[in-house]
Amino acid sequence: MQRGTTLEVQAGVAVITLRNPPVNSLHPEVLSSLFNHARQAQADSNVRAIVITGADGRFCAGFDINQFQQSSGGGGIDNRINDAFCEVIESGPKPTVAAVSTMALGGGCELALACNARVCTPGTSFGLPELQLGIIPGFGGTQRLPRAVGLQKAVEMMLTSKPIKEAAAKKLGLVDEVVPPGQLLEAAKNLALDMAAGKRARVQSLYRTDRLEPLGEALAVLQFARAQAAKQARNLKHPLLCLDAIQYGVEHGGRAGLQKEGECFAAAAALDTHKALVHIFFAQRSTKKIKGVTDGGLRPRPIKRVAVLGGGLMGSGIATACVLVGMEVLLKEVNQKFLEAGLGRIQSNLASRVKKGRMSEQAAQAAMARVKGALDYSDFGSVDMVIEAAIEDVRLKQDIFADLERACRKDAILSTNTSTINIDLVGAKTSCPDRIIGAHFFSPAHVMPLLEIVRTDRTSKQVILDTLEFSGKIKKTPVLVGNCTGFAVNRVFFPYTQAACMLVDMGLDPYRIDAAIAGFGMPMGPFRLSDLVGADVGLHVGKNVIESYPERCYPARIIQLLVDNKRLGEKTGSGFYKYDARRRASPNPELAPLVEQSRKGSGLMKQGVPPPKLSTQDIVEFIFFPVVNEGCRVIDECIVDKAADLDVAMVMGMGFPAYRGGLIFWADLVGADHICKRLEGWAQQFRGTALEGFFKPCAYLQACARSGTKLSAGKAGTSRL
Ligand SMILES: C[C@H](O)CC(=O)SCCNC(=O)CCNC(=O)[C@H](O)C(C)(C)COP(=O)(O)OP(=O)(O)OC[C@H]1O[C@@H](n2cnc3c(N)ncnc32)[C@H](O)[C@@H]1OP(=O)(O)O
Repeated sequence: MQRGTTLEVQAGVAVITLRNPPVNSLHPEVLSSLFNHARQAQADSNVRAIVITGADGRFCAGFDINQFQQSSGGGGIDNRINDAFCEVIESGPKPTVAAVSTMALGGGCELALACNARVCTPGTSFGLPELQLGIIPGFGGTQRLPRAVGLQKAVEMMLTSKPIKEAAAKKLGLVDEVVPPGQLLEAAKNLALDMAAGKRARVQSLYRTDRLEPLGEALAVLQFARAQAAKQARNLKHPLLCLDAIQYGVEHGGRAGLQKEGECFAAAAALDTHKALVHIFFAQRSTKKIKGVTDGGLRPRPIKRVAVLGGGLMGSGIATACVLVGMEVLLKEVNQKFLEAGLGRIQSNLASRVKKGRMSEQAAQAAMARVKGALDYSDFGSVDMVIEAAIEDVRLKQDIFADLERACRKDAILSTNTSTINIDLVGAKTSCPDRIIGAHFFSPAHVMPLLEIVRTDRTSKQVILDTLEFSGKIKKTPVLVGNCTGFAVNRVFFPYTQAACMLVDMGLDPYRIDAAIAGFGMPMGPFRLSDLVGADVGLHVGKNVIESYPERCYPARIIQLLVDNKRLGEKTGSGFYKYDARRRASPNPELAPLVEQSRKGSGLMKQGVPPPKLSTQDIVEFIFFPVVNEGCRVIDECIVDKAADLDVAMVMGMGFPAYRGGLIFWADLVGADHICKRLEGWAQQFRGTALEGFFKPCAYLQACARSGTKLSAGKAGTSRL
């Protein structure tokens, strides 16, 4: 079907329908067709009023985001579009009404705001999420939304990018009427005709002033918002550009504000942040598309009943994620006491959601009723999928999987949540390697949005497809990865803590290192993270990595010393930091002697030689370039299907800043050549020692640096599937 709009005149009302599946996004052709039809309707003497709606039950999800990838400078958006909105939608001779169902987001919401009134159906979302894409609203949203709902709420909606539902929109005056879906068009037409007949006021949002706070109050709101934005997103310029556009309009009027919005939009669109966030938008949606699996005509089988083995922190979190979306869960434990503890954890996960207002008490009870406890395998014949989350002991897991093969149906998926053990080993005592797969959740499993799906060379495509589908059902973003120690996320991130520990051994202050990395945009620095995870857990994971990749590891003595001294981090109240009763961290005076001991053991600080003078940028590069190097190995070995999958995994699994586009996107902005040269420099500095291998650039990175190829290009045609 050709994208565009259609125009139909019915009893004096011109109905213009946006048509561009799946979300009626505003491709330039759709906009041009919209304005042509609006002009035609405005000029038609048979037309008294205009209704704008969207095809297939969806109004519009905004400007076509693909355009941002195809052209530079903000997808070709310029002031002519805003002029057209004013002339033919908002202030033409005939009134316009938006008939909105499901969603009016970004440019879609701005189009609705330009209309003289809005009617919607129950469940519809309204929002201006442009900041999530590193731009600002560009079709008048910075001017019309504050005038429609007041500055305070409008600023909140734009800065958080969070849509609101129709009930809130109605309360705020953003929507005039909420009607059942079958009555949407009729209600919109009647409202439009009433306006044309002068029975209802015709509102032009751009020129309203009644909802705007008085100037002094408005400026105070904006000043507060600026301070908040600078604090919460200190590396980001576009939220401030958005506030600039809003403020200009408040001070100089809506029409002048539109001009300023155009300038601020262009400035935001020129930043790398915008490119990075658009990349993440599409990368996140493409992790579900795996060549050879999702395009081969296979159909995913429904997964309704899941067995979770182990009711510990991970198992209970996984069970919670499943019952939250309506699945039935069989939770198996080894004895009654552990089973009750596991069920209690699920209960408290649900209670915490109720407390936060994220679900009703009734819904929590219904979710809990979907969990059934088990102490043996007698009910396992009824489950579609098993997720094993027992302790990390390979023999135990092998026995469990042998039992599972006997107890489950011949088509059940047998998955393990191991984060360290080779999946082939887990299934070694079974004869069904095609049904065995890794489902690696991140803690807390019911909250963290990523699921690493680990295929072995023998996992069947059907099982991969089913697990991808399962991931979507439980609202996780899947990343399909190959079987290796650490899989993608933990493997790529092992040099992160190790490099940070090396810097401490070289004489740098750990708190300065944490500040540098948090300043880069990570949710916290490596030492604060180590305290959160627990030094004992870190040491255990680290040992696996050191065994698998001994030629490129730096054994972090300081972590071993913390474990030896029972300073495990947050859970013991003391680690790199000390913690008060409210778990607030502050520098730990007990750390200094351990640091001293670690430095002595490492031999990286020479007597009387001061520590190297490293800038904040040097610290960031010293820590992240080895991470990029490992990421390149993961791409080279086809552990991920595509480089963009690694970006998504890093953002969602490790909190790598999305506005930097993920690890490899960021590395490409920095340049493979620069990264390679710096790594070579450090490898040279540590030549002849065990550290040389830690920095040595891998073959893939070297080849990209030499040829000028982007690291994200991957290895074409080498998919393992
Ligand atoms: C000038 C203006 O101010 C600038 C703008 O308007 S910028 C755009 C602002 N709009 C947005 O940010 C909305 C982005 N979209 C979304 O949040 C979600 O896609 C949604 C809530 C609309 C639907 O979510 P959901 O049902 O989970 O489906 P989802 O998989 O995300 O999207 C379905 C498809 O629509 C595509 N899509 C969604 N919004 C799109 C858009 N604005 N442009 C182009 N494609 C879009 C997705 O890429 C996806 O394509 P695929 O099937 O080929 O992967």
